[in-house]
Amino acid sequence: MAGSPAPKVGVLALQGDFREHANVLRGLGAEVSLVRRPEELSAVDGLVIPGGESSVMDKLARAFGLAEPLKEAIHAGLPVYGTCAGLIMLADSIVDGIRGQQSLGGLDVAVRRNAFGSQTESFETDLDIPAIGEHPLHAVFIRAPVVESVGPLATPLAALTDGRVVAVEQGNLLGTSFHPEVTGDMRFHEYFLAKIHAA
Ligand SMILES: NC(=O)CC[C@H](N)C(=O)O
Repeated sequence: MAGSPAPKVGVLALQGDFREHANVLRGLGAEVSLVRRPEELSAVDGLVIPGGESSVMDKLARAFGLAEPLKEAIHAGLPVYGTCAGLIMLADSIVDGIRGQQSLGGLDVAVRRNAFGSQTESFETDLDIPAIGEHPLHAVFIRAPVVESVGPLATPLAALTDGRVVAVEQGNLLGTSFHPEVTGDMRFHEYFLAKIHAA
C-alpha cells in the first residue's frame, strides 16, 4: 500500500515449512522475521504458523516458553494465519490429536488431524473461495486436517465438494487445511497482509 510501511510479519519457525512462507511474504513486500522466542514474537505485527507436524510444534512451543506468549498474543488480537498444522494449532479443539496434545486455540472450531487417512496422504483440488476472488484456488493438501465443526464465532471460507470445511476465519485469525505457500497463488497471503494492515 502506498505510503504505509512494510508490515513486520513473523513466521513461527519451530518446525515445518516456515521457509516457504517467509519467501512468499517477502515476495509480497513484507518485512519477515523467524519467530522462535517470546522477544521475537513481540516484535511482529502478524504471525504465520506453518504446516509441519502439530504435535511436535506443540511440544516445542511449550518447551521454548512460547506457548503462553502465543496464546496471549492471539487473545490480544494479533493477526495469525495457520496453514495445515498451523490450523490445528489455532483450533479451540483437536480431534485425533496424540495423547496430551494441546493447541493454542483462538478459532472457534474443532479440527480433525489427518482427516483423509493414510490412503490419501496428499491430493490437490480447485476450490471456490469468494473471499479471495473470483478464480478458483488450486489447493494442495498434505496429510491435511479438516474443520469438523464450526462454532458461532468462526466463519467458513471454503469447503470441499462434500461440504467439509477447509478454510475459516474469525476476526484477526485465518486458517487453511491446505498449503498456499507451495502453489505460487499468493491470494491467501495477500488476504492475510490486508488483515494486518486493517488491524
Ligand atoms: N502438512 C501438514 O501440516 C500436516 C499436518 C500434520 N498431519 C499434523 O497433524 O500436524
